[in-house]
Amino acid sequence: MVGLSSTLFLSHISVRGNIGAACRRLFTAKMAGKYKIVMVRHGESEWNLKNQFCGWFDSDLSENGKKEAEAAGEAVKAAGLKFDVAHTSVLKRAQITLNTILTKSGQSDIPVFKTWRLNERHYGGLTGLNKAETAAKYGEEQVKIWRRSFDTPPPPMEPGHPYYDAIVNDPRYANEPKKDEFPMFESLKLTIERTLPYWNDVIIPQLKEGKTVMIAAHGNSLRGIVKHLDNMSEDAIMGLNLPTGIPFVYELDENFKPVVSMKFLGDEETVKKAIEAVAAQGKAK
Ligand SMILES: O=C(OP(=O)(O)O)[C@H](O)COP(=O)(O)O
Repeated sequence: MVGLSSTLFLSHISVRGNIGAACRRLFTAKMAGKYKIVMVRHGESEWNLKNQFCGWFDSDLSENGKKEAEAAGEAVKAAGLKFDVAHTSVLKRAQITLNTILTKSGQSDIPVFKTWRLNERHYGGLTGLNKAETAAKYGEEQVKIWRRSFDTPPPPMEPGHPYYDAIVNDPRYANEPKKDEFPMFESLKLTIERTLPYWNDVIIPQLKEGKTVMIAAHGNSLRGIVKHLDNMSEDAIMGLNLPTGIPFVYELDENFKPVVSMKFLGDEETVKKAIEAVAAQGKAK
C-alpha cells in the first residue's frame, strides 16, 4: 500500500523540474489564497494493479486502493479540511474514493456533482492492454508518447475492440456526451478541452461563491487541470505523474492563480516514491 504516514504533514514538493515554478511555489506557499480546492486521484484500481491502460473502463478499486482512500480521508480529517461541495467523474473508482474520503472525514452530507467531463482520458485502442507488455512490443519511448505527450493521441477504439460495447453503450452516457462528441481516443489536449469548460462554468462560480471545493478524479483529467492552473508548458506537463489516493491542495488568488500549488497531504518521501512508481509503469521490465 502506498500509505500516508500516521503523523501526517503537508509536503510541498517539486515534481516538474521547473525551477522558476518551484521557487514561485515555495515563495507563495507562505501566502494565504482566497480560494481553496483539494484534488485527489482515486485510490489504486484493479487495473492500476494489473498495470493496464484503463481510461473509460469502469474498474473497481483494488483492496490497496480502498485502503488508500481511507488513508486519504484520514489525511483530510487530520488537516482539518472542510468542503462545501465535491465533484467527481462518472467512474466508480473516483466516486468510491470520494465517498470514502467524505465519510472518513465526517462530511458525507455535502452535495456531490458527477460528470463525464472529469472522466479519465479515453485511452482508445490501448484500453485493457498491459503497459509493460505494450512497451515490450512497441518500445518504451512510444509508450511514453502515448502516456504523456500533450497532443499525440493513442490509436482509436474500433468497434471490434473488447471494451467498445461496454463503454459506448453504457447507459450512463445515454444523454452525454452526445454521439458526435463521444470520444474514441483522447490526447491530454483533447481531455483538457472537455474538462476545462466544467472547471470554468461550474467550479469557478462555486469558488466565487466562497465554497471550498473537493475534486476526486483521475491521473490525466487532473493533470489537465493542474496544467491549466499552474500554466505549465507542454514539455513540463510530460514530467508530471500523479500518485493514487494522496490528496493535494491548491490555494488561488482573486485571479484564480495559485498561491499554494500542489501541496500533498502526505510525507515527502512517500509521495515521491508513489510518483516514481507511476512514471515507471511504462517500462518494459
Ligand atoms: O485509467 C487511467 O488513469 P486512472 O487510474 O487515474 O483512472 C490510466 O490507465 C492511467 O494511465 P497512465 O498513468 O498510463 O496515463
